[in-house]
Amino acid sequence: MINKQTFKKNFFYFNFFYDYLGLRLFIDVFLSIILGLLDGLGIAMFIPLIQLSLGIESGVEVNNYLDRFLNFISIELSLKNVFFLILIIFSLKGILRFMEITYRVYLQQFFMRKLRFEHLDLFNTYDYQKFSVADTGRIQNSFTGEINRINGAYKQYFKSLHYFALVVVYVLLAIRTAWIFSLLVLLGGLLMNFVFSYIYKRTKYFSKKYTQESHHFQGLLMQAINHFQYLKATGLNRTFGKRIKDRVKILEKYQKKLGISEAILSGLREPLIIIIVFGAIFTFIHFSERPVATIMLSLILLYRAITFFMAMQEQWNFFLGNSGSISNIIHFRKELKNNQESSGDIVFKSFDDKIELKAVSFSYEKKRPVLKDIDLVISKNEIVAIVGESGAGKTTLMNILSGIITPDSGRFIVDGEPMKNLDLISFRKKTGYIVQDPVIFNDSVFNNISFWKEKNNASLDRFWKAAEKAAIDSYIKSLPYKEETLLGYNGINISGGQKQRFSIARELFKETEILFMDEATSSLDSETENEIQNNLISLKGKYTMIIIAHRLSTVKFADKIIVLKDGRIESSGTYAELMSKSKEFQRMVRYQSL
Ligand SMILES: Nc1ncnc2c1ncn2[C@@H]1O[C@H](COP(=O)(O)OP(=O)(O)OP(=O)(O)O)[C@@H](O)[C@H]1O
Repeated sequence: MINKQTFKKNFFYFNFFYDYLGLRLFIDVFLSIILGLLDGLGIAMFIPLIQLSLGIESGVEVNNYLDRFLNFISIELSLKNVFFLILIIFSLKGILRFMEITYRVYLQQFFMRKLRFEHLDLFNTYDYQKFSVADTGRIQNSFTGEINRINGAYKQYFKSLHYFALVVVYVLLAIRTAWIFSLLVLLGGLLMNFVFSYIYKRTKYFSKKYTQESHHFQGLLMQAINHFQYLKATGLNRTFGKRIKDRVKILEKYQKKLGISEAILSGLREPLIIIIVFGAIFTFIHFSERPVATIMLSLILLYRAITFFMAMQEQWNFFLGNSGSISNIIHFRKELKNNQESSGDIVFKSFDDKIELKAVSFSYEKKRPVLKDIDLVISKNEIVAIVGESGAGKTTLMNILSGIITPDSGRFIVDGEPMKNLDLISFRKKTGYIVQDPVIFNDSVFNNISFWKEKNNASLDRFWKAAEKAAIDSYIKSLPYKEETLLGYNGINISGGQKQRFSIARELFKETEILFMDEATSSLDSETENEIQNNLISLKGKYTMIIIAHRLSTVKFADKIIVLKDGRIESSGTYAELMSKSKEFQRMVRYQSL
């Protein structure tokens, strides 16, 4: 039943597609209408064709129209001419159908590309702070499974629209030939919609549920992959696996319900249609004095209309089965748009002087400040180590310095320019970030370091220089396929120390000027630790390095050490200075818990 809300809802979907396709959408609908008209005309021509071939005088109106039309183009009404006219109409229809399908393929690609690119771009500028509390399962699912479902929804929506256009054309042609009979059938069709609207509602409801469950499922799956090593080693993978399986069962439940709705629709459709058509024929015979023969053409046209109506309903129900994805993606897009990071427009060409924090404070939650009144100066090519107990605010401070979170108050200035005025993309080109568990991509050594740069003499040269600076060159040379050797998923085949060196090499390849590094807390063997220390020492004076330090060996060679305690700078200075003035630092050194 088409009420106001249904209309608004349907218009809502139309709007969604219109946002991406604009007027192109109408071209598609227009082509469908023309196709319907041509098909209807072609079919209508069969009656005069049969009548002419049997030599029967026509009592059907269309024949008169045809007669007039042929007269108009000065062609005689003959079997041969009608036959050729039918041939021309259907050939034209064939050409148009080809154009329509090709155009639709183009539209679909255009739509999907626009949808994917738009969301990827929005995701790239998504605020880190908002991301850190977002549901990653939902993000992942929206980009993969849900986008595919939208692809399905798109096809089904347009097929429904196409069939709808055909239904309208056939119904109008049928009404033109026998209006009472056609209206009777239409009335029956409307009644049929009452039954179907209930099933549509169910389908939409289960579609939404299915989307929600897919988010949960993807979230769990991602965690099972990311924490594979831990889950396996602790045997918790079985319990975790059971949780995933439970989600699969719930997903299956909704899939089954969607399938049943489809089955009910398919099963009911034909018997209902037969009842309607027969009902209309009997009513017509009962109340009209005209012979049944006069409704024959109308019956053929209505039969076509009903066939397309059935196809439309089928596609519409499929569409509704996927419609949850459209609501989800609209919601997802809104969330991404509302949480974009803000960037200035002054291009950061190079780091020349110093980074300053003046009275900077920050809190994740209201009334629980994590950083309080931070004053800090980091000069070019200095090595600054941040130390402090767990939860003191070291990572938060580093995230502020690297520009991925913004202070609530105070000033953050780079080379005399407030950070908020700087263009973040150009700033990040000059900064490198080595996280505690360094990131390794499931690809070759070369691609891991060069980040998929085209391989040529210049990039290879740069690659080996970066590898040398990060002291990973001799290891690469010892690998079976050298720089083309594949590193496993998240570097599963290499040690923690090697991962870190690959990560450093990647940042150095980028021609970074400021290096942020969250030192690995996990114990490295003393040989690797020594090697990493030597690497860092060899970079001293060439790069500005800000390191969250967990090791004495690192802080010893730092130019400045910042001691954080409860979100404040307790003291700062060189190792020797702090040993004489900072109680907190002395305590940390005593317990070696940097
Ligand atoms: N996304 C977040 N939302 C809310 N609170 C957070 C968030 N991230 C960190 N915190 C809180 O902020 C405080 C400082 O955390 P931070 O990670 O900066 O400390 P840290 O010194 O780096 O600790 P660790 O050495 O354990 O990594 C902690 O109390 C932590 O619980």
